[in-house]
Amino acid sequence: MSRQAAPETNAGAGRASPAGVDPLVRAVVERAPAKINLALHVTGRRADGRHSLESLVTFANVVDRVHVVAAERDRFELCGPYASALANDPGNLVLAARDRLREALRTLDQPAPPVAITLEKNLPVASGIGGGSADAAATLRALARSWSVHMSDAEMADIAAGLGADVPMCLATRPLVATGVGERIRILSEFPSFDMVLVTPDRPVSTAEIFSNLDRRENAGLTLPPRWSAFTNNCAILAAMRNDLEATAADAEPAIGEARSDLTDAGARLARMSGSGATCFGLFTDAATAQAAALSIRRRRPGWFVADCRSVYANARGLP
Ligand SMILES: C[C@](O)(CO)[C@H](O)COP(=O)(O)OP(=O)(O)OC[C@H]1O[C@@H](n2ccc(N)nc2=O)[C@H](O)[C@@H]1O
Ligand SMILES: Nc1ncnc2c1ncn2[C@@H]1O[C@H](COP(=O)(O)OP(=O)(O)OP(=O)(O)O)[C@@H](O)[C@H]1O
Repeated sequence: MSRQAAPETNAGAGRASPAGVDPLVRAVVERAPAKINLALHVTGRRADGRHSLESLVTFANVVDRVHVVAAERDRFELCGPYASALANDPGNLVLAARDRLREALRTLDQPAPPVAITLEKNLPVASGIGGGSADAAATLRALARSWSVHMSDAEMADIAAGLGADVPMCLATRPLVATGVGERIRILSEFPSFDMVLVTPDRPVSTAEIFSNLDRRENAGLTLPPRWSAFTNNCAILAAMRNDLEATAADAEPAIGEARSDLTDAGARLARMSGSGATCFGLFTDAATAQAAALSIRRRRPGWFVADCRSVYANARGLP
């Protein structure tokens, strides 16, 4: 399944292009950054069985990429280290996003011609860093550019919400607080960026199973500080928050506890699970320390996904 990752811009001279794709047409490329739940409080369970959450979320510069180029007919390809973990079928959130956007454009009488989409899958699947939701959001952004879509942010956010609770936050790709089942977002205009390491044991975790096995569903919500300050203070503030899914997930998958201990042993000032796991993140004082920690954990855990990275800044669109 895996092949050489597609380039950032176009196929260009000397590079084979897929059948039906004009090699002189530039590909649109959008990044799909990993979502990190710095804190995730479960505050209740709704009548429909889903859980209400309050989550402090940021994004990291570890990304999938969605490449879109005009084509004679719709095509979809997967490449990258985790491509083989996904089926090339209509269940892929990239195709769901394409189809929903196209449907919305049809009702607005706007064109949505055939496209060749390549998903470069660098993020582990079903691992608590929202790769599928990020891919769906990146597909919406890429197609909006490729098709020159005229749509308000609110209309686009509606389409995102229809694809999954985490897709609107991934469309924003900025530090935020998510409530509801994750679909209601409040962007944080002031929020620190962190040097981080992500560690994902090589075992996927079932989100549904973790939620259904929770012992406690009604927990206190987030208490956010009036302002964020220096790294040590910020870690202390975050340490008072929780991931209410972590104990249940670590019971089901002991490797989660090992990942978290690996991070703490390697010098993380704060380590915690993201989403429903199994990815754990660690916050480090600086990039060099994070890089050294990633190196030592990678040596110890062959087969696990280990990435040193930096989270996005609140005051900048896009990625650092
Ligand atoms: C927990 C988070 O990681 C927080 O960012 C995400 O909301 C999970 O999102 P996801 O992996 O896309 O999971 P979904 O496909 O939405 O949900 C899978 C299953 O988990 C349970 N689920 C999920 C989210 C939620 N707020 N309450 C739930 O009870 C439901 O049984 C649902 O059927
Ligand atoms: N493009 C995609 N990338 C990843 N998963 C996808 C994609 N399309 C569909 N899926 C399906 O979505 C499910 C969740 O995958 P994803 O990687 O988003 O989970 P996650 O990281 O645990 O998300 P979350 O943090 O929101 O719980 C998987 O079972 C996978 O089969």
